Parts: sequence; C-alpha cells; structure tokens
Amino acid sequence: MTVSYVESSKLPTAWGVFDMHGFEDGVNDKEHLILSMGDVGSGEPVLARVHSECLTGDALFSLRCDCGSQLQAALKAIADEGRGALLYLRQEGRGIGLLNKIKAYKLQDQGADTVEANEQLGFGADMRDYGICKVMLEHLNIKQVRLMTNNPRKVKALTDQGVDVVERLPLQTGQNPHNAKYLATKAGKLGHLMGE
Ligand SMILES: Nc1nc2c(ncn2[C@@H]2O[C@H](COP(=O)(O)OP(=O)(O)OP(=O)(O)O)[C@@H](O)[C@H]2O)c(=O)[nH]1
Ligand SMILES: [Zn+2]
Repeated sequence: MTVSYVESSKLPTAWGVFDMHGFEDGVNDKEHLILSMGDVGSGEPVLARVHSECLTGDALFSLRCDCGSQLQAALKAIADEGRGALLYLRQEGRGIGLLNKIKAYKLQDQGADTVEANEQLGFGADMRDYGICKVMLEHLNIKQVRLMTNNPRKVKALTDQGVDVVERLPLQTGQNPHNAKYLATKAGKLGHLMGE
C-alpha cells in the first residue's frame, strides 16, 4: 500500500461543510485529499468525483480548460445530495506537473493540440495513475460509486482496480471560446464523452 491516511478536519465551503481527509503517497510524497459529506460509509453507492489537480483551472480561474467549473459543479452536486465524496488527486497536468503543463500550453499557443503538445515534450497523452483511489475510498468504507466524469478511461481505471462504478454521470460544464479546441480534442483524441 503506497498511500496512507494522516488526518481529518472540517472544511466549510460555499456549498456546505465537508469533512476533509488527508492522505500521504509514500512513493512520490504527494499529498491527496478526500472531501466527503454525509454518511458515505453506509454501504449505499456514493456520488463521487475523482478530480485531478489543475492549479490554473481550480485556483486561478483559467478558461483554458473546464477543470475549475467541474470542481465547483461536483462539490455543489454532492452538497445538493447531502452525501458524497470528492477525491482531489495531486496529478497536475494529467500527471506531467505544472511546469511541464506550462510548456505544453506554450506549444498549444503555437498551434499544437493538448495531445500533440504532450507528445512533443516526450510524454504520453495522459500520464495519470488512479492506483491510490481504492485505498483512499476504502478508508471511508466506500465500495460503490456513482462517478461524475466524461472520461470512460477513468471509469475503466477505477473498475480495473476493484472499485465498483455502478453509474457514470456526465459532468459537462464550463464551456467557453477559450477551451473549445481543448474540449474538442478531449472528445476526438482522448475518448471523452461530450455532448450528452
Ligand atoms: N498536459 C496537460 N494537462 C492538462 C491540460 N489541460 C488540463 N490538463 C490537466 O488535465 C487534468 C484534467 O483532466 P481532463 O482531461 O480535463 O479531464 P478528466 O479528468 O480526464 O475527465 P473528467 O472526469 O471528465 O473531468 C488536470 O490534471 C489538468 O491539470 C493540457 O493542455 N495539457
Ligand atoms: Zn484544467
């Protein structure tokens, strides 16, 4: 087991008061979070979001992607149900890191799409690893999830490691003129299900 639970506290947000649980990844020293609300360990499937860190979108209001809008929509959906969990995974830039994402953005400014930019830098299109999710979910006794995502590969990655994804819920929000090409590339090259 590479990820270990460290501590929990309350986290009041604009949408309600979440329970924040901190985890430490022993392999790469990354610090991951779950924000949960309600009795998620009761055995009923849990409304869940596995969100990959995007500093520019989540914290800096970037319109280059849809991450910030998806993060807000997921937290609101969980608060509306009064029960759910958001895993916040520190795999910035689809796993290549913030500084490499800036390099990828520069290549995109020069005409590359999000996949081509990663490849020109010597990375795969998507370097993320969801291997820690099961242990994090098990800590809260979550066995079945209703997953908010447009990414079927994320569903498969979780299923492959033994997380029971009983339902996939589209999470389409935050479209704007600046991210139109980005979203089209996700649908065309990365298999994201858009337009539902
Ligand atoms: N390398 C790279 N990473 C990006 C870029 N734009 C966003 N990201 C990162 O992509 C991750 C989010 O992944 P997305 O492909 O937008 O969405 P997803 O998580 O696969 O799918 P959803 O669950 O539907 O949101 C975050 O880690 C972002 O930092 C980009 O142009 N290049
Ligand atoms: Zn983003």
